[in-house]
Amino acid sequence: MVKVAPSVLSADFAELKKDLDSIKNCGADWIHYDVMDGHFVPNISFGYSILNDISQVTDLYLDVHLMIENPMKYVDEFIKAHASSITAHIEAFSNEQDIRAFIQHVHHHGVNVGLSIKPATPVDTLIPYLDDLDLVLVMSVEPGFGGQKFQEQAISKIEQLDQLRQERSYLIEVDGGINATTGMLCRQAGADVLVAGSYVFQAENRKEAIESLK
Ligand SMILES: O=C(CO)[C@H](O)[C@H](O)COP(=O)(O)O
Ligand SMILES: [Fe+2]
Repeated sequence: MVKVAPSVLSADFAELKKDLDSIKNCGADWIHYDVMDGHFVPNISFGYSILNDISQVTDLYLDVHLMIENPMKYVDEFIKAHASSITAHIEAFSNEQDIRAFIQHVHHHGVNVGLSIKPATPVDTLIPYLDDLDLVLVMSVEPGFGGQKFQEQAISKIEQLDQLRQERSYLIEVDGGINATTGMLCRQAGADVLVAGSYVFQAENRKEAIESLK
């Protein structure tokens, strides 16, 4: 069954513990943690110290999505803050050697590792790394903000990644504009993890919203 990863970007930060308990009780599988630096994306969210605090009060899998320049500079802080997986954008690296170093470093610390692609980045850019990844994150909106409209070209990317993994074992995760309708399209295309921010946190009934994604 598909996993649902509510994005805490859409939570009420003044009531974070309450919101974390609520999504867990409503059936969330993972917590999706969006890190934005105001450079790689035109928005600032939160860093590793809040992740560490969250890790003290939840046992849910902590799925870190780094939307930052120079992921290597901060990756150790997210490892120390108990990330379960760390996903960086392939567009944030300038060469293949740095991407391989990032993957190896995260694995060396026993943490799962992913690469993400923006809407304009083709799946082919990921092919050299697919054997070494635990997770591939397909952005179905331009990274930076919650509450945007799902971009349909994500579906063919998910299908392509599903075909490419015949003998591999990475999970396919999709992020941005997910609701019951777009979530179903992604599931049918082969997605394993659906990130949903506004759809879950703004729902009148979060349990029903999460169930509708599964
Ligand atoms: O990475 C992200 C934005 O860059 C968020 O994870 C994503 O936008 C989730 O929000 P929503 O479900 O409201 O689109
Ligand atoms: Fe995200």
